[in-house]
Amino acid sequence: MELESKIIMKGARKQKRAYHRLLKDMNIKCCDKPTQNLMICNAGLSTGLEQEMLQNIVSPILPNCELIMPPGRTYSFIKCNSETDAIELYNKIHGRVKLEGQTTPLYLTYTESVPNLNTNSDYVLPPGLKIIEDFISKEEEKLLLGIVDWTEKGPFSSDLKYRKVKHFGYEFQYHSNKVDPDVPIMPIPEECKFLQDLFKKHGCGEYEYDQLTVNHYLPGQGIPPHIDTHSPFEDTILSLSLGSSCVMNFKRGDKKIDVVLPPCSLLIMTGEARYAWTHGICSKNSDLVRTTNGLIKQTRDIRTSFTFRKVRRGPCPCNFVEYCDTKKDSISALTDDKAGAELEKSYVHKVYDEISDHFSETRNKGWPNVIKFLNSLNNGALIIDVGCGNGKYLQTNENIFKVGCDRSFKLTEICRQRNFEVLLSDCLYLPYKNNSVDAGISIAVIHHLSTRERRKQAISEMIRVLRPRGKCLIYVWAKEQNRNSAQSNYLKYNTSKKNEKEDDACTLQRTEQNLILPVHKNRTEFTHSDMLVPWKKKSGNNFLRYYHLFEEGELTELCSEIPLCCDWCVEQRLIRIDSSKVETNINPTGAIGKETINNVNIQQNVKMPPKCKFQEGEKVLCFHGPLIYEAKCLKSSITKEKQIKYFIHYAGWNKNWDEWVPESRVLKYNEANVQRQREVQRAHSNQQSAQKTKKGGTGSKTQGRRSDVGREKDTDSRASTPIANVDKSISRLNKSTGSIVTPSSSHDTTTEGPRKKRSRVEASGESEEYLTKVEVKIKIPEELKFVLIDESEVILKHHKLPVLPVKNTVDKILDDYVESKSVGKPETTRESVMEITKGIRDYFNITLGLQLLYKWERPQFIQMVNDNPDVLPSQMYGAFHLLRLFVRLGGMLSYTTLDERSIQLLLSHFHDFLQYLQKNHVELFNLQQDYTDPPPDYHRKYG
Ligand SMILES: O=C(O)CCC(=O)C(=O)O
Ligand SMILES: [Fe+2]
Repeated sequence: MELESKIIMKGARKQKRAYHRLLKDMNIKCCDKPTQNLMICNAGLSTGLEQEMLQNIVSPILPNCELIMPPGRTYSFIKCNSETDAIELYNKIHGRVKLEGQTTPLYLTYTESVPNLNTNSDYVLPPGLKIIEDFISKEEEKLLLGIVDWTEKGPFSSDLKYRKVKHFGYEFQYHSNKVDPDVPIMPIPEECKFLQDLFKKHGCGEYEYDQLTVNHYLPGQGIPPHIDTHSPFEDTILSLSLGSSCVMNFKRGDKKIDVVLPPCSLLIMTGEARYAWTHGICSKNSDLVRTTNGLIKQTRDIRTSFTFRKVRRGPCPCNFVEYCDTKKDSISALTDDKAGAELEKSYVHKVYDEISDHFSETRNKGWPNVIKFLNSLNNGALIIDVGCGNGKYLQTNENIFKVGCDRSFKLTEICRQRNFEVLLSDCLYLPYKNNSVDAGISIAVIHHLSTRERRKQAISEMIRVLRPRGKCLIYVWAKEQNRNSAQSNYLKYNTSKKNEKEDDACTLQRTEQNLILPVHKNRTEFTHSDMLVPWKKKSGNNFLRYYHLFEEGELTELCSEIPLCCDWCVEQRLIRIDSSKVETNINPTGAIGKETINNVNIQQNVKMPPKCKFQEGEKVLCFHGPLIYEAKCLKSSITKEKQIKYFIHYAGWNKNWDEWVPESRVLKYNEANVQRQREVQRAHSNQQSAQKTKKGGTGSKTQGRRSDVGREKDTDSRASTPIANVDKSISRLNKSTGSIVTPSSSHDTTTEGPRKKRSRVEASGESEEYLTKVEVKIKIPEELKFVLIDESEVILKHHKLPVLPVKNTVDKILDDYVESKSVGKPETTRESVMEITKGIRDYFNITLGLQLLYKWERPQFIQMVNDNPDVLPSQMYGAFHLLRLFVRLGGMLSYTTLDERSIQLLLSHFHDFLQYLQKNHVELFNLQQDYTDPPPDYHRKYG
């Protein structure tokens, strides 16, 4: 009795809720009195109930009921043959039967009717999907089935894991999911000609289909869920089913629809169904199919499908940006500086000139953190505001000198009217001398630069003009507007009604540069990293501004790639990024700042969410051994440890050479990198010929072995001996050439290859000095080069880590050196040696985390910094790491403004110190003592 009343109470609540839902969804009324129709209020396809499960519950009570399970719904229906049957089911199931693993029982209610889920009804099919049953006759089916002989493997046919395929017209390439539109293959067979006429008759697209893929499925085989890539094929895709029928599963988001494909039927996918729904066939032996006699289990037989597509020869015009490869490609292809500059000209510079008055009216109040920063500067400090807009920050803190610059002439005019000191200038080329300002701010500016290189250059420019110990503050817009489950004000101030249904697809705009970019809807989440953001003028005119929305950690990563402390005595120029200061700031007009740059958190680099820089099918350049080769990225994958790797095919090489490589070995295929490829090749050839001369052309063994790595334009199938793995190749090469191994010269780091010298023409009078400066070379003693080579092997090959703190720390080595130099010498000698060692120590402490570590060592370093925040690297690391500094130091000194004499003086000290290391190398460089195996989970986490 107690159970009875519980069922009644709970059931009544469920029934009431179901009543409203059903009426709203399907215009079906629930009934208090028994009918022959039952609704299961709390179980349906979208709650995980499967037809087979329901069948197993209902059949033992009444074998002949029809089950109706509307796709994507949380409820389902049972149609009984009579009211009496329905009452029986109701009494046995309602509130009593539980599904496996569920705590709540099923609740039922009687309904006036059940939904009509006829497969051809618009309700059940995804929008844009149509099925024409009996599209061809049985004779025609037979004729088509005879076209492909699956017993032999003809051209352009392959055995895939779960089916066989054959292509006509154009080959569908499964590694890229595209076709090459310039390479036609054998045409669609003549026997299919009648189909083209039939397609026309049925209005299946206006085009003559020119690509055919025939899929051959054995029972139990299928095709994984996919959307046919947008870029290679036009809108309408047709699939003719022959042989066995099967169920094809369609899915978009949480909407799932199963569609029966009977033999001889034609499936037509257009619009949303083609562009936004995945389709696939489960690999199973049977399907549950609803017929007029209820649900039946249909065993699968061999099924063959003819999929007809039309190769696209232009951009995809669809509105389903999130599924469209052409939209994604569009901006990611923008690595070219010139194209980037053009885009900014139209969608940043021009726009700000147009909207300057209205923009200025809305920009009055500064962001509190920027004001705090400005107020924290010393009296008399000189500060630049890069991208100063209407100069709202130029009025803060009258005790400092402020100079603004902006790329918009109109905005600089506004500043001038307000009596601010401004220059019309591009943030990529600041019109200020090196080391000339005490502080800089750049608020909401750098996100208007459209390529990574340009964004990086803008930051480099800020650093260049900053004096030693100068500070700067940079804010950019963040893509992510929800942090720690809290919405930013930017989203909160959305005035549109909460329940208003957002359009699924966002609008796209083709820019004047022929790029397709998504247009952002103000006060909503940013859906893409590169977007056009509307500005509506009071007059009603709409303008679009280009924005790059920064992902979490992106700004930090960018900064970490900039040689921030290039000058010997300017160590404090290092920008620090403090994670605790990462914040989303919003000013009253809705602009968003993301990361405050004023303090290093190298951890952020490590924690960056992985994002593939390279697309599948993309032409790239890739390091193999010491050289860079043209290659193609076939696949990408993210390891458990969140490392991205790519499966690379080297152009012109046999595919046996295809290999997985880490992202650090892959470069964008662009002019700059092709140039770099040539430079690397040239340097390598020079090195080799120098080596040859040195060795007197004796044709040493190593030389012979090396020749295979040096073949840049190798077009053979690379049958000769390769260098089997990169680590080996580095050490082998370097051993034989005597060049030095450090993290930066190996493939292990993200800063691949030689760093390019600054080529910008200085705006100040220093340009000539820069241009005439020669490269500073620090000579590493021969013995010590081998020390580094051996060390690299221990780390890269044997995956050892330094034992921290090492026995002879950098501090100790430097102190001992001072002592050794001072015995019996006047105090002044001691002082000058101490000054040098202090410089080395400081420089070591700053550069270690940024430039001197192998990737493998970085997590250990971060851990060390976290565990011992007050401990300096020079108190932990030893001679090996110190030696790595000297390998990098020469290159860094080349960028200083120190005069020739000072450099010579420094060099003489360095060389003396290196001689000291060499003399004591047996004691100082002890691999066995200073390296050990990492803790077991280190491999799992970072390997
Ligand atoms: O077998 C089918 O009907 C569909 C085949 C398909 O989706 C494809 O090849 O892309
Ligand atoms: Fe498909």
